[in-house]
Amino acid sequence: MVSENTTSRMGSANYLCRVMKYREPEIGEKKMAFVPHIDKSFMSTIHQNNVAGLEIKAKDGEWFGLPGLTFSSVVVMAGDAIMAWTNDRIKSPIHRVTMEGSEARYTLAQFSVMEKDMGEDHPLRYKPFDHLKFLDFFSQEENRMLESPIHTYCGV
Ligand SMILES: O=C(O)CCC(=O)C(=O)O
Ligand SMILES: [Fe+2]
Repeated sequence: MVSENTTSRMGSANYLCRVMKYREPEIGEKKMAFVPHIDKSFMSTIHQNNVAGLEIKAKDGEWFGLPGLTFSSVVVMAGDAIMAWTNDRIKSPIHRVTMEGSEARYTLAQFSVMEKDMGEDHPLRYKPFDHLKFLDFFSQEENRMLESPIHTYCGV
């Protein structure tokens, strides 16, 4: 169910779009095309050609791929802001891109960013924060390697 609070905030979302080409690996190479990371968005949607590569780290530490994705598939992934906003009920997963095979991978990723702060009245694990300011924080060199930037930035 979408609450009134959620609907009223939808109008304050902004979107950043990124188009990526991952070149095909050399013969026999298994290539780390995008290092493990967590998205700093509210949510990310990823649309790809039919070349697999996106992998998610499960709770037990194992990596799993997403088989069977085609041009018409869209992956919807939680980012750090929705994790804070839902008080950890929705987790933002660690993910990466690894490639094998002989074809280039193309992706079109859209990241949503909330403009207003996300304070709520009940006990929170994150202090109210401004998503754009969190992105500024993460863009600073000294914060890029933090294990969990969202916790450092506004964790209680
Ligand atoms: O290209 C992909 O499949 C994933 C891209 C990604 O994780 C990102 O841009 O944050
Ligand atoms: Fe990502």
